[in-house]
Amino acid sequence: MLVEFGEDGALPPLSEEQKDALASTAQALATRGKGILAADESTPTIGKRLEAAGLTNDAETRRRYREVLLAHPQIGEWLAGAILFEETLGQANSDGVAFPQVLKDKGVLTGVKTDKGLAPIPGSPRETTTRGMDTLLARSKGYYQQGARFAKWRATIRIDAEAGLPTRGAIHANAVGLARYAALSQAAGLTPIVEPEILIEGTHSPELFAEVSERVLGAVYGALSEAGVFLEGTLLKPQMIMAGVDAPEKKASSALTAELTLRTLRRRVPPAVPGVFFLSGGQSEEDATVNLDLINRTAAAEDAGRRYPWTMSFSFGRSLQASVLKVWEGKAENFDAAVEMAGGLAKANATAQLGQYEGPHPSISGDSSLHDPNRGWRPA
Ligand SMILES: O=P(O)(O)OC[C@H]1O[C@](O)(COP(=O)(O)O)[C@@H](O)[C@@H]1O
Repeated sequence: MLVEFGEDGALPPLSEEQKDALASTAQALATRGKGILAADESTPTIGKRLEAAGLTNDAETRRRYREVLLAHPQIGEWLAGAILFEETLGQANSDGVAFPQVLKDKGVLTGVKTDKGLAPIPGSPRETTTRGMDTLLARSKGYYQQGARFAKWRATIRIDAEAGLPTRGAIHANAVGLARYAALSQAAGLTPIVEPEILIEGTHSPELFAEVSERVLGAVYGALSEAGVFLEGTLLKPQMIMAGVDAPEKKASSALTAELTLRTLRRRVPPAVPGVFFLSGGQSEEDATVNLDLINRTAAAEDAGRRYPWTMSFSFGRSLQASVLKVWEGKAENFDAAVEMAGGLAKANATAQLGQYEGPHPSISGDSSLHDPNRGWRPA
C-alpha cells in the first residue's frame, strides 16, 4: 500500500515493509558486475541526437530506437536496470510487448526519469533548478503502476570560478530539491537515484571539480537527512572528477580521475547508500569505460570493502549509445548489428564495474562521444 499525504499535508513515515521494498530495489540495482542503461533522454535531448544522425524526432522513431537499445537477449547479464523516459514507459516493442515487460522478462528493473527538465534560477540565470515537483507524487504513483520501480531526477551545478559559480543559493536549492524528490519517490514506492550533475562545461581544474563536488555532496546528504530520506533505499548518480572540457590541461589522466573521484566519494557518501552510478557526462565511450575500470581497480587495491562500501558502477546515457546510433542509422537492415553494439557496450562496462576490463573497446571509435555543450538550461 502506497503512502498518502496526512491531513496536514505531510508525508507519514515509511513502514518497514515499504523500506524493505525500496532497499531491495536499491540492492538489486547495485548487483556487482552489472550497471544501469540511461535511455531516458527527454524529447528535445533525444531529438538532437536523432537529428544529428539524419533521423526525424517523432514518437515512432524514438520507439524504434529504444527498441534497439533494449532488445539484446542477454542484456540482463550486464544491466540491472534501465531508465526510460515517460513516453517509452507507455510504448511497446514491435511484437507489442510493453517496454517495462520486455525488461522484466530479461530480469532488468525499469526506472523512469521523473524530472521535467531545468529552469534558470531568477537572478542567476546560468544556474538552474529542476522542474516537476508539484506533480511528482501523483506522476510517480502512476509510473509505479506502469511497472517502474526506481526513479531518476537530474539537478545540474555549473562551475565558473570567475563568475562566482556555483553560488551557495544554487547548491542549497538543488540539494533541497533532490531531497524532496527522494522523499516523494519513496512515498510512491520508487527507489530514487539522486543525480547532482556537476557540468563538465568550463575551464576548471580537476582539483576545483573535486572541491565543488565535496560541497555539493555535503549539501545533498545534509538535505536528505533533513527530509528524513531512507538512505538504504536510494542511489547516487554523480559525475566522475575530471578537468572542465575547456580547461587548458584538457584531459585529466584516468589515474587522477580515479584518485579524486574515490577521495570525494569516501569523504561525502554515507556507507548506508548501496550504490554509486556514474553518469558519462560527454566522455568518449572508451574513456568512460577505462575510467570506471580504473576506479574499481584502484578501490580493490585499496581494500574496497573497508574504504568503499558501495557498488561503483555506470548509469551511462551517451557512452552506451553513441556507437549504437551510428550503426543503426534508423534502418531495419542494421537492427541486429546495432543490438549487438548495444550489448557489447553494456558488457564492456559491466566488466569495468568488476575492474576486469581488458579491451578492445566495442565502440566504433575511441572518440565516439555525444558531447553536448548545452546540457545546462535550454528553453523547453
Ligand atoms: O537533458 P535530459 O534530457 O534530461 O537528459 C539528461 C541525460 O543525462 C543523464 O542523466 C546522464 O547521461 P550521460 O551519461 O549521457 O551524461 C541521462 O540519464 C539523461 O538521459
